[in-house]
Amino acid sequence: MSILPSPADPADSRGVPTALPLVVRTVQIPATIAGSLVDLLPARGPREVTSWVRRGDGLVGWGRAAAFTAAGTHRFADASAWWAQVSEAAVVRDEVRLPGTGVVAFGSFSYAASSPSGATLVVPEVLVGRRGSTAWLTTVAAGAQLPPTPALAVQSPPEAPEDVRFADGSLSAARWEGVVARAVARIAAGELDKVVLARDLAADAAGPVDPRWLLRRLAERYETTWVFAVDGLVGATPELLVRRERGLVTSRVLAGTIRRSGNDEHDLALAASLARSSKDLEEHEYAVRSVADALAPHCSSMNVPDSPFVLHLANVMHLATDVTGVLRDGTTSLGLAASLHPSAAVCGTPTASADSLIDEVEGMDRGRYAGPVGWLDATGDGEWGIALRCAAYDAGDDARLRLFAGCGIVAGSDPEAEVAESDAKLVPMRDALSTL
Ligand SMILES: C=C(O[C@@H]1C=C(C(=O)O)C=C[C@H]1O)C(=O)O
Repeated sequence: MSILPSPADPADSRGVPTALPLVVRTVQIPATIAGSLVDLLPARGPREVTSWVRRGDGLVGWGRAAAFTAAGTHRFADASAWWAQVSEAAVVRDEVRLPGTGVVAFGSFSYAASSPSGATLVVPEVLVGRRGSTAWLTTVAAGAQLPPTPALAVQSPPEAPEDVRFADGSLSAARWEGVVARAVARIAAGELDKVVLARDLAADAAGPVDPRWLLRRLAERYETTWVFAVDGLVGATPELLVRRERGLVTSRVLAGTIRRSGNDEHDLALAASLARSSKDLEEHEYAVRSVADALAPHCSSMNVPDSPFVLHLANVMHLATDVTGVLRDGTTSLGLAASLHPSAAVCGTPTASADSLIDEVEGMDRGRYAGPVGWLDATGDGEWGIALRCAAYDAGDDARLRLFAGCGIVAGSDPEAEVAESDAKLVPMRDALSTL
């Protein structure tokens, strides 16, 4: 566990900010400030840019007024404890008072407790938010006078990545297909019901990749997803692990996928076949149950629809269920995300057997892929997605990224079809990295 304070933020060795609390001011600004919030991001390195944007609403930020890193089994608890202290100590003037105003931290957590990627919470120096017709600007400084309010402007388009080459990641597609076949055999033998297996792809560009290029393209093409960037992890996830807003809890569960054909009429027929597919409905049911079971202890009442709807994205369609509940305790959105992780949408059923099979056969460290990514404010309200359809910048080289995709495997899964499905799930990031 360590803290990465801004230069003006001395911290003691346990990672607890000492003398200087964060000074925070939120003011209202015209909601027409930009077409898309990501257009406001200035040129910064991938770890200095933060985003959580959907259909034009959301939050973007830049700079690091304070940050915290943790690793291991206690990464969620350690990050929650740090945030409780930092947000309580902060001196805040908030003229807007909506979820996401005042002091806000963005976070990203590794899928596995054993991953060296660990977890980071970042409080940006500047944050711009929009919710319908209301927009706001938040500035943050560590213990000093607030800097002058920055001038906001739509930035000129970022440079496209140069000469991007893709290569196999930890396993080739052919070897990964073999891994899926082994998992299907283990399911057939009755060891477990479902496991989610993932693969990675390496992308190398001729120079540093501007994260704003990726964000702009993802926001343009995947408007029903949450387009995120936190600490060098960039993507467009369709899956909301949890939203906590004024006592109401929501989760969008996805599992069960079909590729789109590009022909609208044919896609409608495919959507109908997805909604009837017993293999996909079974896979989906495991995921919904894992979310409902994890939320139940925190909710006084819940609504879990009996059957899923079909969510249409530009590349694939998913079976989707929106689970809602009324929060009955004070658990923060981050606390809820911690109790939901890993859901059967990214791990499997039963969790322990699926987790150990992933460890045994997947052949890679997932890093922060498939872990919670999102934000929370001082009240504990916030939104956490599952980091899917994403790429992670290499720790020391902004021209290298790792792309990830995974698939739920059940008894009826066909390994070759799962490779094709994983390829379809790699499309958003592959396209975002291209210049076409
Ligand atoms: C694991 C991923 O996606 C998950 C798996 C799905 C499936 O197998 O049908 C669908 C949506 C996600 O819950 C991924 O995109 O990497």
